[in-house]
Formats: sequence, C-alpha cells, structure tokens
Amino acid sequence: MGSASNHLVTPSAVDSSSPLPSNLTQDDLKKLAAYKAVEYVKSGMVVGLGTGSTAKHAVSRISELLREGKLRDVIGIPTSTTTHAQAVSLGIPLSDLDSHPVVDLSIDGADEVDPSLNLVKGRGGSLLREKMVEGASKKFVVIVDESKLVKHLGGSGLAVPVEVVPFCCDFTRGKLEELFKEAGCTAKLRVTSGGETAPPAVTDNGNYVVDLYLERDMGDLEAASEKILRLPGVVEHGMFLGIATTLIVAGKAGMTVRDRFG
Ligand SMILES: O=C[C@H](O)[C@H](O)[C@H](O)COP(=O)(O)O
Repeated sequence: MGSASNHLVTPSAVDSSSPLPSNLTQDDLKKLAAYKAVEYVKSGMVVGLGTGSTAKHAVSRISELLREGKLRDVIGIPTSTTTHAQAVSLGIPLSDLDSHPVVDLSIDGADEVDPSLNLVKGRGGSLLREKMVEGASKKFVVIVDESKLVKHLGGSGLAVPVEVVPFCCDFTRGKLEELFKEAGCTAKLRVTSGGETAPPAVTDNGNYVVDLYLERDMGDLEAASEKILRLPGVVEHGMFLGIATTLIVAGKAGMTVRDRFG
C-alpha cells in the first residue's frame, strides 16, 4: 500500500456522466455504488466484506450473484459481527485472516473521503477489523454517496473515531484531546444511545471508542496517525491512510470511479 501523502486522484473511468434520476434516495445511491463495486468480484476470489449501510448492499449483491451461479467459489472475510451475521444468513461461505492472510479484494463504505482517497471510518464502531482486513487486501474499493466527500479528514465536523482499551479510558480520552488541541479538538467517549450518562459503546473487540471532533485540519495525517498510535491506551484509529485503491461515488450528477496512483 502507498503512503497517504498527496496522491493524485484522477477519474480512470466515468461510468455515468449523465445525471441519475432526481428521485433517488441516499440509500439508492449507496446501492448503486455497491452494485458497481461488486463488478470487481470474480469467481474464486477471497473478498473482504465491509460493514455499514452501504457495504450491506454489496454483501447482498454478492450473495445474489452466487445464488444465480454468476459467481462461484467466493470466500468472504467479514469485518464485523454484524456483517458476519448478514453473510451467514445469505449463505456466503466465510473464512478469516488466519486462514486467508491475503485478501484479493475488499469492498466497504466510509464516513469521509478526502481528495487523496484517505478515509475516516468507524462511526459504526467497526474500524479495527475493517483496517485489518482491508489493509491485507490487494485491492480495496470504497463505496460512498457524494455526501461523504470532504476537503480534509475531520472536515465534516463529525467524529474521527479512535478505538481504545476500557482501562482508564478517560485518561486516554484526555491525552487524545490534548494531542489535537491546536486543531480545536473535543474528544468524547462514545456511549450507547440514551444520553451522556448511558454506558460506553463496546466494539466487537470488547473495546471503547473515543470520538475526536475537530474544528480545524489536523495537518500531516501520517504524523497525526503516529501520534495517536503511540498512546499506550489506543488500539487503532479510524483514519485509513493510503489503503483505498479505488473510489466509487454515486451522486445525483452520476457515478464516478477513481483509482489512486501510487
Ligand atoms: O464502523 C463503520 C464503518 O467504518 C462503515 O464503513 C462506515 O461507518 C460507513 O458506514 P455507512 O456506509 O453506513 O455510512
């Protein structure tokens, strides 16, 4: 995988420069992007199955093509317990990285995508398994509707998630906030629904999540990543730098496919 530093992103193929019907919902756009990504799946491949409201369409589509006999011998590597359950219910044969350490292709959504195809992921809590599977993939196709495109990571004003161990999580939260003080960071421990006094949200790995809210650009992303990972209480963060190889965006103006050079 290449580094995150300013790779040029250029359209390698524009599938539909013509506008899509104006009555399409955001979910329709997610589905269009997901179906396009599944065209990259070939028989015999080991495929990383992403997590979230966009990736779930790709998982359904793969199972449909398997049932119709248009795909054969595909093995899925799920990136969360939720996706595992969906794939099992749809009869997709599954494995894991222990048995299949090299993944041919992964398909997943993202919370934010910057112009260099760096991502924020994990607002649904699945970042660690996603990063393990997608980082082990020869090709990683990201599927989003146009609302996910940002000028810089954190630019949506929504969370940049960090998975932390439960032990003294408020200490780690404070350290994370301090790291990005200059970017106007507020770090919050993610709680289950039910208000601020609700119990912490727990990931598939038994950890907690600290969400970073940034008022300004973090600057050098590789440096930011290093700083976060150096904190002992941190397990992983949701910035996926230089991992995505292809981006499929579905928007009202049409659908575009972009490859990352590098
Ligand atoms: O933890 C969640 C994952 O990183 C998702 O891939 C990400 O949040 C995008 O999800 P959605 O497609 O539902 O917007």
